[in-house]
Amino acid sequence: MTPSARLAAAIDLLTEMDASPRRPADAVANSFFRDRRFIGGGDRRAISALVWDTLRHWRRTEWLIGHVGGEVTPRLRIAVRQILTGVTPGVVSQAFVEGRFAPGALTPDERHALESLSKAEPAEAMPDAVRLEVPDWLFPHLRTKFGNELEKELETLGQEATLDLRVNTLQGDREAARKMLLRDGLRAEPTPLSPWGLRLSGRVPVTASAAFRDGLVEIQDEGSQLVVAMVGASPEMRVLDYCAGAGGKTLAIAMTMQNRGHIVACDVSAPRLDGAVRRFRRAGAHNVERHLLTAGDKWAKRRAGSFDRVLVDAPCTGTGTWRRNPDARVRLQEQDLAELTVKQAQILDRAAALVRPGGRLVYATCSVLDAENCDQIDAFLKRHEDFSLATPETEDVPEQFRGSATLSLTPAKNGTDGFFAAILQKSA
Ligand SMILES: C[S@@+](CC[C@H](N)C(=O)[O-])C[C@H]1O[C@@H](n2cnc3c(N)ncnc32)[C@H](O)[C@@H]1O
Repeated sequence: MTPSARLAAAIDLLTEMDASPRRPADAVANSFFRDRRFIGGGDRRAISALVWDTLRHWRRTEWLIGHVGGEVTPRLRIAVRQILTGVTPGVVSQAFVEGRFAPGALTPDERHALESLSKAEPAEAMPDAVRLEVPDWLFPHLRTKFGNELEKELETLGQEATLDLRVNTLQGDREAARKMLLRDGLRAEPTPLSPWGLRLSGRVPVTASAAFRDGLVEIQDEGSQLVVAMVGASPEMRVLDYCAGAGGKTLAIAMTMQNRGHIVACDVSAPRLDGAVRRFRRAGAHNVERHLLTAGDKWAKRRAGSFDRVLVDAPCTGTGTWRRNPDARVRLQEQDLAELTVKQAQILDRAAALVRPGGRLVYATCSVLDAENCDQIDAFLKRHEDFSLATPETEDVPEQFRGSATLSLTPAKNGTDGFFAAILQKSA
């Protein structure tokens, strides 16, 4: 594709995203490229890079366009991003040409907006929430959470994430996985915190590698791996992954259990649980049973007090994953947080009933917000006097985290996604 054709496709994709504002950007992009199979891998990556760069600068671009009196459109968002990375208006307009696979020429208004932005520093100061790309309502929560680290944390949350893999020790060790990836031209280094992690440099097609196909590696952020370490599941246990989704953490739990004992992977979403089957098979995990939670289900009553470990990887705002999902910042509304905190408390209460006396409940989110993390745990402990905080029991948890019952990771501090986990022990 020519640069103009890539630009036109990026504008089309952004337009589709604009038309489905509640749908995650990667889901829109997947359907977009599925409908246009003629677009090859290199072009797809270039188009996605243009779009994701625009998503990462969403509020700033919008504010700047408004500042020079322009109309905010996908075309102008993309053009403005180019100006802000130092491309001159003349060069930008050369890519905006007429033609079947081209975006069409810039209008006089668009040209004017680009000229104004290329010349002047905005006189009026950009509000902090806009500059740091967070919704206005959320900004005070984040300021309270991060204090003096606010700028650093939000800037890091705005950058591209690393690509982390978890080595599936059911199939081989970390060195074997590293060598196998290298045979496919993928250079990976051990992650600093997780005992099973490998970190790849840059965006690389890891799913096409033999190590991935054979189930020796899984894509999983290092923070997510550490949550599994906090669960501390061992071979003889009965373990429940209460919000298992497509089984990312279930697979890692099966690995720490050396494929022995028994794991039940639950979720309220049948498509997500179905999606886990192929992954269990590829990883060679044989000790997992799936259970779809439905209203009025008697299953929970029958299994009350029977699990050694229960993981609640709760539905949450996902604020810790903004490096991967920059569009989520724009979609997140105050009402979502209010609804999620109610749901998290309900799920915790239901899951608590399934823990055996002396067993452990591990609560986790990929959020950085206190309302979903420590506040949720404080409230739980007030409702459940038979539970108390407990420290990790396994050496899979890195030494610096072993003395605490809670784990709180952020991209700036730890180089992982933002994650929270708390270990709650039921009295014997
Ligand atoms: C953060 S995701 C889980 C991700 C998964 N554990 C992983 O590592 O890939 C949260 C999951 O909670 C599920 N969920 C939502 N409401 C639930 C409920 N009331 N009970 C159990 N699971 C629920 C969602 O369907 C979603 O799959």
